[in-house]
Amino acid sequence: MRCIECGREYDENELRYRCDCGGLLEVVTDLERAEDVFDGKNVTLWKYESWLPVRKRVSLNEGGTPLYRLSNLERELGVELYAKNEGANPTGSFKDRGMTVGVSKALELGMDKVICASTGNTSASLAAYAAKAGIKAYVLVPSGKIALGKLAQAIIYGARVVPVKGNFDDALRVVVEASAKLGVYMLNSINPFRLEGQKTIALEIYDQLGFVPDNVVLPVGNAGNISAIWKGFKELYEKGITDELPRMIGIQAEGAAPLARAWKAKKPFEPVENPETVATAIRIGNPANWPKAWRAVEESGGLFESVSDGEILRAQELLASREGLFVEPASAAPLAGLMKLLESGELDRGESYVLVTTGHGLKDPNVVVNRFTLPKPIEPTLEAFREVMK
Ligand SMILES: Cc1ncc(COP(=O)(O)O)c(C=O)c1O
Ligand SMILES: N[C@@H](CCOP(=O)(O)O)C(=O)O
Repeated sequence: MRCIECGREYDENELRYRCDCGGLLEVVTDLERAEDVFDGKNVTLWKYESWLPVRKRVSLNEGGTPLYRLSNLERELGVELYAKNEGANPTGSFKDRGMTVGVSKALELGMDKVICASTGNTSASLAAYAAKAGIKAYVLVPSGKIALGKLAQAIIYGARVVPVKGNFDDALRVVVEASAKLGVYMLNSINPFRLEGQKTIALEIYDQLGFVPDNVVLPVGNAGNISAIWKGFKELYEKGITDELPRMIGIQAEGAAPLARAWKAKKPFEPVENPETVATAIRIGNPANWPKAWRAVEESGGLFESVSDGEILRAQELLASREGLFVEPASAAPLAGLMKLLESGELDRGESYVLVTTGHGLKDPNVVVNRFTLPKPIEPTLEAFREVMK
């Protein structure tokens, strides 16, 4: 592991999440060992085992998610458009990529208890992989602010669900302290091994497309995923497999947009005190990985943008009604952001875009059913239905 701030290196089996200087750590990949397996066939996360830093394998068959061409929206927007549908993972979000590697690492380190703070998906995923590994999971969630489907997942997979009076950022503070003092292995995205699993999104996009897209657009919450995907593309480049890199475009919700705010105002990063958005997955005011995310965007020549809750919900409806793709609100933020940036001219219509749709729509059914009212029931007759069809 290497510190992204001071460059100090640590052994991969040392139990630590940050450098002594306080900087975030990243795993240094042995690119000598990494194999060129990019033939577009049999895509699954563990196809890229030689790019990953673990030997054990706790797996639920994650990865290999579909890369859809969004042909209907493409016509409307005038761009080449794809969605990498991470909702197709075993627990319905990209977190499974991180957890298959992270929980495998926990076993390699001999840990029998794992912990995370979560807005929902991380807890669902950790709970499932801990169940598979036969170890105990503790998940701390902001009380009353987690989508129903995600809560149900964490409960049924057998995690100890601990509601916290406060938001995600408050819960994460407790988790960081607990991991330092109580002998539990932390599997939030500050853990660099978790991000190694998530970098496979980049490897799969390249494997499935056969080229590097001009832009990758994704939602940003705790800011781990954008950093991980960028690391994946950089490794492909450094290994000499690709000679292109994409621009990384990070989209936040207006009420929880510390990165987009600082980026646009060209000011230093400052946390948002009371984050609020309908996209509960990214209701995060103090993203732990912000320095990594900032670098990813800066190095790639990308940008951060924010979108309103209204824009997110409209984009969610568009993905479902035009493309048959039902995603949770956070996962619709990239389409909302892309539309906004094409409209303002900050992004070009002549380029290719991959939206990372990070979580399945069924995780948060209330957001949909609360927005739409069903018509009154009809009599069970053909006549009554004929009236409906008029
Ligand atoms: C569905 C979904 N999308 C996006 C994000 C944001 O990812 P990250 O925290 O890695 O920025 C999360 C969680 O944070 C999520 O659960
Ligand atoms: N949306 C996340 C927030 C936690 O992010 P992480 O990547 O640090 O685990 C969640 O699903 O809890």
